[in-house]
Amino acid sequence: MSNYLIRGATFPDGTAKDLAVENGLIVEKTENAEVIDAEGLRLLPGLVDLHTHLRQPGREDAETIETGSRAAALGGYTAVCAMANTDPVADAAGIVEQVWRLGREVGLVDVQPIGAVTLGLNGERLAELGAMAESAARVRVFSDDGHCVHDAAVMRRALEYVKAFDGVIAQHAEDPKLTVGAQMNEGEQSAQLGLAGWPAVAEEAIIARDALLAAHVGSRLHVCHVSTAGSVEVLRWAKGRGIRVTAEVTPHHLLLTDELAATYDPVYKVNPPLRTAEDVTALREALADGTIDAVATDHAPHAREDKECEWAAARPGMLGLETALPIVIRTMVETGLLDWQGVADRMSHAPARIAGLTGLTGNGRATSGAGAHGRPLAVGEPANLTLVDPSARWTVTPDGLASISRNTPYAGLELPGTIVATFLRGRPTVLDGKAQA
Ligand SMILES: NC(=O)N[C@@H](CC(=O)O)C(=O)O
Repeated sequence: MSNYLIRGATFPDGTAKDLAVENGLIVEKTENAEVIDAEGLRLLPGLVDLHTHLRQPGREDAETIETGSRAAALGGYTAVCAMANTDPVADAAGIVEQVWRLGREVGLVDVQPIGAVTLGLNGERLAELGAMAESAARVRVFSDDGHCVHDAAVMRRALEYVKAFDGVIAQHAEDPKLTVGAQMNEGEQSAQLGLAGWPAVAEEAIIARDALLAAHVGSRLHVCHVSTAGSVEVLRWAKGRGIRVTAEVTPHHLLLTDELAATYDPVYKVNPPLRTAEDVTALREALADGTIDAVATDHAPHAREDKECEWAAARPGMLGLETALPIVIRTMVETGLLDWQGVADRMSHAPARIAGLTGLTGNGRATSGAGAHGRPLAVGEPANLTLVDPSARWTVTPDGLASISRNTPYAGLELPGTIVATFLRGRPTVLDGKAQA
């Protein structure tokens, strides 16, 4: 394994200095190293995505663990949490172990499987949570994402169960009775377009209920893809009461609004739907003040036939891995809402902590097995790194992305920030902006 000397990079705190890498670790100094001139570049701890759909097993025509891992590395990620809504559903030890092993074989990012909360995502019977936690994949995050765990008694039992291994339930907050037939955000736009609406209250009511359930059983709740100003208020209230709730926001909910539905282009169809400009403002403020803990991509690749069709027939979801950091730079850094320390926190430290990937248990002891992510950029730590050119600008082209699918909502958009290099345990997975495998 080569040694590297990253020369003159600007660390999250704004200081510019060298960083040496040897045998996968950050070291004091190194000899015979390959030198990377990083003057003017930003160094971040390797990014961690809490919410990635890799589509394998089942929809390898839309994405595979290999193509999704490549997209992740090119986006600056060193770890991604793979959602359970595959086919078959990741609701048993054998399946999460398979996903985990395939991720290791590809070796571009650490693929940390998320286990389903209920068998087959049916919302009724709990999946094998304990067996998945004890498996080689060491699952800590459980989610029926794509579906809400809508039965309060099932949710309560799941929250109670995962306490035994410091797990967390990541809820897709959507009261299904309030979103039957929904096509977009419920509001002025949906009324004008004549499309059935997905009201904000369908999200907010579930977050409030689950926060109360988490408090009642003393467990940990994570809220997926928060999308409304009302949800932010509920989260503020819950956190103010000391409830152990964390939340994520997607890059697309930080930038895009429901006015895009007027194009009837299904590339803008997503769940939860794009909301209003007021919601976007509230989400940005909540990410800045820490009410929302993390940015998560909800990278949701879809095959052409599932997107290039009528709006009503199209599947919800959009690509996100390769554009996430540029969107955060545009919406949060260039607007002065978040500094680079904040970016490191919301895109690496916090998601790693929520997903149990920091290599430390809740009581601070090191765990075995899991790779350590979201750690400080300090001597002795694993060299999981992302090197960014914040001043470079690039234009998104669907064919220029590494994903198999083409459903990016940003085609033709110029974005700030290119990923120059990504290192996974001291090995470059991206160098000079190119994937290394
Ligand atoms: N976020 C999305 O719009 N889509 C997700 C699942 C879902 O939440 O519907 C997908 O798996 O495609």
